[in-house]
Amino acid sequence: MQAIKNLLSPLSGNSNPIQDTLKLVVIGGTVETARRASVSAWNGFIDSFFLTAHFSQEDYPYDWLMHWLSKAGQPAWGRSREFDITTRSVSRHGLTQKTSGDLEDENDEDEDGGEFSQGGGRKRKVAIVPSMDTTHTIYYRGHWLRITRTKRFQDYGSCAELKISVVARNNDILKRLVLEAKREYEKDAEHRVHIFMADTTYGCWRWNGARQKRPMSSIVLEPGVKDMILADCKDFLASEDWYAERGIPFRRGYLLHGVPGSGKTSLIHSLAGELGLDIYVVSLSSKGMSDNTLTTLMGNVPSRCILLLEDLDAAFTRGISRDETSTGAPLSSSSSSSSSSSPKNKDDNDGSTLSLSGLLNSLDGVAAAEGRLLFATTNHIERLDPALSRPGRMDVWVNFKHATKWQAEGIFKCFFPARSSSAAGMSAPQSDGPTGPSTSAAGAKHPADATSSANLAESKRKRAAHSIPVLSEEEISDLAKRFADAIPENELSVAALQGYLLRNKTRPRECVDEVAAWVISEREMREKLKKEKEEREAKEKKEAEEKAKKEVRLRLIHVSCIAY
Ligand SMILES: Nc1ncnc2c1ncn2[C@@H]1O[C@H](COP(=O)(O)OP(=O)(O)OP(=O)(O)O)[C@@H](O)[C@H]1O
Repeated sequence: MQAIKNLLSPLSGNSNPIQDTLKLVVIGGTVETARRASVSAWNGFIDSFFLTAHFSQEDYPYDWLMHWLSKAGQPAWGRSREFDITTRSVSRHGLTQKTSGDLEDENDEDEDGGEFSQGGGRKRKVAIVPSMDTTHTIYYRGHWLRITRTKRFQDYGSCAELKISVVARNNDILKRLVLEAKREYEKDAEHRVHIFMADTTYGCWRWNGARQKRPMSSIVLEPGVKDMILADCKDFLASEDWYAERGIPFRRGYLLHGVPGSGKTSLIHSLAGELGLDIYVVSLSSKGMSDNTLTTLMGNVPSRCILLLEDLDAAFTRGISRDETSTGAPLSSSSSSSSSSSPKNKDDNDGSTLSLSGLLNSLDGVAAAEGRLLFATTNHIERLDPALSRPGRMDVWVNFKHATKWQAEGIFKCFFPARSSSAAGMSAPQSDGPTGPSTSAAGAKHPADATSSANLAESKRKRAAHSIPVLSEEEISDLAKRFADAIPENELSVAALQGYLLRNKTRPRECVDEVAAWVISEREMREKLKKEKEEREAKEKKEAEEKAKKEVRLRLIHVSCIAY
């Protein structure tokens, strides 16, 4: 009691200064502690009225809500004192929205010579999202929501988390919010194909990007091929009961084999868009791939999706898998060049422990997802072990060859649409390349994006559009025929034709006039490359032989030394 009395006694001028300082420290500390305790008690009291939901970045609802916040929550950001502005995707599905704040940059298309769109403008959409570790309050359907985005640290890196609190009697309002965000998200995701890649380190799938859907019409294959595959996929997806009644595993496999650059991958992406499925890509030759990892990955593939096994021959070759001493382990990707025709060496193994039986088990085993469409691509079907490609695993085989005259004509028409279909046609040509006309498709798809104030972008857009001559249907047909006549049957890849057309995308007439000369130059270049490759291989063989002879000589010397 005396101590408190001393403490509270006024600091007089004749008291000890050390004592006074100590008194001040103790009083200050007590007041601050009391303040903190009351604040935390008050927060606890307030929090007891709040319902709180947590959303981890690892799960879909986080994406839905971030997408919804970047879009629907926009008016609230107008009042917020702290937020993040980003041009990056706000979700794993790459859906960055144009916000109501009209934050869209169209005037920098020439700065880095990047993408070119029909309109000449490159759109950079901007989103406003909650900044980290700050609590934002937004109004939603008669309730105030408190939103906090934080970062959580885990064993394998950091992971963002969204916390949403609301004062309500039950969690109906949160359910409603999540459902609305999901609906919005799915509506905006409609035009995209999402790609997930296998992460062999953690045995999980990582979102790798969302691509604009590629129309089936932009894939030029021999008549009937596309329709056959599409009809088969649709029929399969609609036959779950049929499979169940007969006890057949509800899976279907497609083996797309043939020359490089013939449209195998493009067709799969296009099919995914048409069927509304995501693509899960596994490269069996990836470093660290093992039987267990693959089984885990297969077990985590959703029921309706496309599972893509790329370059199947790079992982298993007949020569290796049939070898008694082989584990069937995949070979290093460096040795999997499609141009290489020599059988692969087990020494090239990159440390993966995947076996052929492991792969077969993961494709057929109980953990393997039902309802998935398995697509496998290879440039060397002859190298596959028959066990991999047998019916039940690969039910439909499609051979992709070099371009026929029919395909040459078709791809020309895709690039140069005729006058009557010019509006829609500008979006027809598609390319996976960054400078391809696919960006022009995007430009043509959103004419309404151009505002009246964006005169600069508009004039550039018109100039770019005008530089592509729009010809009559008859002239295009005639040019396409002449183009096809100059293309040798089954010699050049469709990708090569696409490359030539891309270089001439504004010169349809000159493109046809010069195509014969281009074919000759292509042949010469291929001859040169072939010769260089042969010389390189011969040199490598000679060096290897000399090295082997040297080793034998050294060994002989060693043996004779021991004998002496
Ligand atoms: N049949 C085709 N129709 C339309 N475009 C094609 C066709 N074949 C190839 N292309 C174009 O060529 C490029 C390469 O095609 P893609 O990657 O689909 O070939 P691929 O057969 O999968 O090649 P690889 O075996 O080397 O992986 C793409 O930009 C695609 O637009």
